[in-house]
Amino acid sequence: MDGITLLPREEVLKLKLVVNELFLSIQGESTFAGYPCAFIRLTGCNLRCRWCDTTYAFSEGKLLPIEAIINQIQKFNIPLVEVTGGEPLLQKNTLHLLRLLCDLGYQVLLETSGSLSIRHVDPRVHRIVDLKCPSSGESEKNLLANLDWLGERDELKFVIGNNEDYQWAKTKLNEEKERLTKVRAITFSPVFGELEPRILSEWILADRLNVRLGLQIHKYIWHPEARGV
Ligand SMILES: C[S@@+](CC[C@H](N)C(=O)[O-])C[C@H]1O[C@@H](n2cnc3c(N)ncnc32)[C@H](O)[C@@H]1O
Ligand SMILES: Nc1nc2[nH]cc(C(=O)O)c2c(=O)[nH]1
Ligand code: SF4
Ligand SMILES: [Mg+2]
Repeated sequence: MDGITLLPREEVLKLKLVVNELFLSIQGESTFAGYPCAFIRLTGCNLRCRWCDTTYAFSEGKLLPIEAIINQIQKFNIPLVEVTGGEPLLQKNTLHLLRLLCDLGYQVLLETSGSLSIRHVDPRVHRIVDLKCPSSGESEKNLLANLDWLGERDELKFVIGNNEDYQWAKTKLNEEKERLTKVRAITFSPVFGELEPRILSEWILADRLNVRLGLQIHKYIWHPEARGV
């Protein structure tokens, strides 16, 4: 992904993005879990993770000007915003949206698959980057160069479906430990409904692994398949 040309705000507001949903919820993931958060879910994804819980965002969406997105986010009237998807970095205008949200004073989170470069994402954004484990079927698409760009505001997430994924993730952490010294958190999150949180917790404890167990808490608050939460 090339860097963006810095455009004046009035031009950025006219740029368009295909948006799947805009909603207010309790942040369910990352070290920001538990806080009220506004969500911008963008449409389209370049991956097809076997266990994806958001397949509806692969194609459903509406082309909106960034101005309309910002107007709705402002109506939610809270300081935390997350841009997610689908894969948000698939749309080139997302970089402009992220920069404008930061300029407007929001605390901005980005959920991204790790298959596209985070290099040109505004450094004020907290980047929450997946490394896809083998059971996703997409671990070949991991762009390991992204690990060079992870800093203290960023988080790395492994979604664990089985013990093979767990061992793979442990090996990756060991192989890449030099590049992960600064990251804010490393999260191991169980594939919802496939791997019991208790089992993953016991693996982590047995290995005294210095990682954060992540649960998608919104799926315990509302129905796990509910949209817009
Ligand atoms: C829906 S994805 C959208 C952002 C981006 N495409 C990505 O994969 O990071 C948001 C997060 O939900 C996680 N996720 C998706 N389906 C899941 C599931 N069934 N169980 C646990 N986490 C899941 C993804 O791994 C990712 O960390
Ligand atoms: N409440 C809530 N928190 C989330 N954190 C990351 C999400 C995502 O789908 O990227 C998500 C989501 O879908 N809902
Ligand atoms: S990259 Fe994210 S949105 Fe795309 S299939 Fe995987 S989990 Fe779903
Ligand atoms: Mg989700």
